[in-house]
Amino acid sequence: MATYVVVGGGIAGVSCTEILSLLCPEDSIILITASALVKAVTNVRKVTKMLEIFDVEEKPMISVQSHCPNVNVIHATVKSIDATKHCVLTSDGQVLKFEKLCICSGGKPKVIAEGNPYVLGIRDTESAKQFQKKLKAARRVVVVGNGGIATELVYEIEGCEVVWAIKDKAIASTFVDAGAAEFFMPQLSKCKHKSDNPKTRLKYTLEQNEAATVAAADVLGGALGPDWACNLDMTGVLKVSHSVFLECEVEVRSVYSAEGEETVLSSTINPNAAWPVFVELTNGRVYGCDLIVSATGVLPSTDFLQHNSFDFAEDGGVKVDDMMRTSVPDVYAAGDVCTASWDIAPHWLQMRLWGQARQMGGYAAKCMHAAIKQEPISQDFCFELFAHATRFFDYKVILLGRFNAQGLGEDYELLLRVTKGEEYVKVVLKDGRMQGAVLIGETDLEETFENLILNQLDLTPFKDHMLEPGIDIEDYFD
Ligand SMILES: Cc1cc2nc3c(=O)[nH]c(=O)nc-3n(C[C@H](O)[C@H](O)[C@H](O)COP(=O)(O)OP(=O)(O)OC[C@H]3O[C@@H](n4cnc5c(N)ncnc54)[C@H](O)[C@@H]3O)c2cc1C
Ligand SMILES: NC(=O)C1=CN([C@@H]2O[C@H](COP(=O)(O)OP(=O)(O)OC[C@H]3O[C@@H](n4cnc5c(N)ncnc54)[C@H](OP(=O)(O)O)[C@@H]3O)[C@@H](O)[C@H]2O)C=CC1
Repeated sequence: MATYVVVGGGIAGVSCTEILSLLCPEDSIILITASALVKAVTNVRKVTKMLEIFDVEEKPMISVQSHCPNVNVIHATVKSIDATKHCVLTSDGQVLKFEKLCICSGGKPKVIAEGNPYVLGIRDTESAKQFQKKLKAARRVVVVGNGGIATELVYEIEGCEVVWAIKDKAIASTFVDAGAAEFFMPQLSKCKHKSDNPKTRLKYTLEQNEAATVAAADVLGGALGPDWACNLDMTGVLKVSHSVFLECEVEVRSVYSAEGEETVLSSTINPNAAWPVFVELTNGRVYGCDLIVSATGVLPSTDFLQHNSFDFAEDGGVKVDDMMRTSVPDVYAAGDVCTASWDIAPHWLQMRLWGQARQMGGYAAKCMHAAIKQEPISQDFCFELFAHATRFFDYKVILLGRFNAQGLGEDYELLLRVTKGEEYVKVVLKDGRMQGAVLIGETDLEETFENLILNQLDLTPFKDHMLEPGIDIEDYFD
């Protein structure tokens, strides 16, 4: 019997395994993963107390074993678990017993018109490669969704017309407000030059290591992460640089293959071009295209958890408490598969992101270890404040706390500072105290704002001048 079994070789599972190995070098740990490559975080740089940026690499399974000698990595798919008997059943017939189990099986894309061969979701290296291959021959792509993947794709795709269909009035709504969306808009029509964005190569690509990258047929590999889009050449067949047509406040009504009346764009494409597939939007417009990308969110991967008594949240995730425990004794969960179901701190919220998967995986390890040792443990400080750093439209983007006034109702105040093309700073205040912030561009404000959210200083006397150009905010609050 292993003391600990971890399911999933994404960032949550690998972080959990590595921390367990550090905490209990004498115990046996098994990591079971459906993909032969596991995710590793390298080159970690601390931006603030709560915010780190890092590179993500795919490494062979053996790399975990080489620096964690008490870990045995098994390349298999978990078919089911029997929580009462404390065992996991794999696709190749192994039955593995555990004292504590951590489920880190991630998620899969929630795809519209699933099963249609022209509709693609992007999750792992394999699906990104499939997309890249199809794009190479494409003249027009319809991108559906308004979150992280869509926002990155529409900026990166070149040599192909893009119709971007969003439910909202403004772009990138999962991450930013309408004001920030307005700030980004000029980038949508910007003609990019190749030298703006030199493509660097991923550590592992399908060409290099095809067999290893592909997970078992019915299970996806680890999710792609920061810089996935700028590491991938996304070029279609046309001689256009960047051509995005935005359709706001629409959803997809139907996807069909028979030839239909199509909406003509002011396009470089022959209007009589034959399209393999058509998308009808709820505003009545019909677009012919070569490919549809459904960038419409994540569904937690929980199929193998059925026939146990797990509590699931509305979004399909396994519910976990403040110690990352599921409702089933001795079974924990972390990363995209789980839904935080504790009484969350006022300035934290769950989003299915790398940083959170890594933090949850590491913290679940500490919780399992503390439970076995019967030691008390208090919740990790990282769950006090939401902090995310990313890049959209080639701008640095930092989101802190309740950055979009989530959960504050109407009872908040906004401070704004915008310099077109350069920076966008938004502060959310409630009762004079900072609740969240959006920082776009090289603002250098993240550390000060993080402190102001954490210490809840009353900013009423300063708020009228705080964002004035020329005021050194750091000095102000020293
Ligand atoms: C295209 C894309 C771009 C992204 N970009 C960013 C970004 O820029 N910044 C950011 O913060 N986040 C980004 N994310 C989100 C981030 O990648 C995820 O939140 C994070 O990787 C989730 O990690 P995880 O370990 O929970 O799950 P996953 O990475 O999905 O890993 C799950 C693992 O479990 C394995 N598995 C699943 N089922 C089984 C089973 N039954 N048996 C055995 N193994 C199983 C899988 O093979 C995989 O190895 C992006 C996501 C995508 C899809
Ligand atoms: N830079 C970053 O930080 C990145 C992060 N990611 C992460 O990867 C994961 C996957 O990304 P992604 O797929 O973009 O998911 P997101 O959750 O970011 O966004 C999904 C988007 O699709 C919309 N949507 C959902 N259902 C439909 C539908 N039927 N029709 C039209 N629109 C729909 C959602 O709207 P609504 O919310 O109204 O339902 C939302 O705008 C997410 O966890 C994301 O956070 C991905 C890429 C980059």
